[in-house]
Amino acid sequence: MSSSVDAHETARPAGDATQDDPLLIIVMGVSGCGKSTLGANLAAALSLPFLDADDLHPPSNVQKMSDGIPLTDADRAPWLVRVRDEAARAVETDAHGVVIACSALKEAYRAVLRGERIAVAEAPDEDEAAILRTAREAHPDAHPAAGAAGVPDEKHPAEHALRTYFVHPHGPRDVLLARMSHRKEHFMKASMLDSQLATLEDPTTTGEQNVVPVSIEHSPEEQRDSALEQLRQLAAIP
Ligand SMILES: Nc1ncnc2c1ncn2[C@@H]1O[C@H](COP(=O)(O)OP(=O)(O)OP(=O)(O)O)[C@@H](O)[C@H]1O
Ligand SMILES: O=C(O)[C@H](O)[C@@H](O)[C@H](O)[C@H](O)CO
Repeated sequence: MSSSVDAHETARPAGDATQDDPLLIIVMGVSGCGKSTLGANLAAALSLPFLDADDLHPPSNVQKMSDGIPLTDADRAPWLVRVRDEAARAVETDAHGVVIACSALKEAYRAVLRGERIAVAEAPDEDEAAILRTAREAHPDAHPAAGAAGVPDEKHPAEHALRTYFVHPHGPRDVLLARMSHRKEHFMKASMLDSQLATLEDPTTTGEQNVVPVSIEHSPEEQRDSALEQLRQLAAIP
């Protein structure tokens, strides 16, 4: 998706954050791409706490996915707000930052996770407007400048500015399918992979900044080292 929202918003590389603000590294991507593995490895390498956004889904979302039903924007919107809130909470106890594994499949979802300010009126379609409205309703006081009907004209899921980066393990469908098929206990069955891939908006094609792609065909150690090197090049880490 290329939208009118990102034109001016992505000029600000990491939301409202400055170099002094805590770091938020989100390892994103479709089910089975290795988010949890890489996220935990990055957190260990950077001595940061690690959270898995799968643990923050409401039971109804997990039930849906277990039943083989893909989540909708409406299912994901409150969850995304919660993930951003938990990131803000985590940096209250560790001021350096936090690493989170979170699918973050669409550009609009990543905007919520970045805490970007996007006017609902600027959302390119009704689905995105609904996501932004949900985020705003969760934080009605974050931006008191009121828009129509008393709803603040900007959303900000959390008070904290976080330097937000997206690390994206990506690669061929057959590799993803093989990895998902090997996991017998996981609630997400391999049959869900195609809907995940259909929903994914690759952040390297949307004009988004602070995106770190890594190959799912590399070992966990190679992925970690590649991500750290790219984060260094982006001045995210020393
Ligand atoms: N670089 C890698 N090389 C080989 N196998 C890997 C690699 N990274 C992860 N795996 C394996 O692939 C499977 C999926 O990994 P992981 O659980 O980290 O993915 P995920 O994106 O967090 O999945 P989900 O979101 O569906 O829970 C696991 O069995 C894991 O051990
Ligand atoms: O946005 C989504 O559809 C979900 O977050 C999924 O991606 C799964 O929770 C996760 O990948 C576990 O398999």
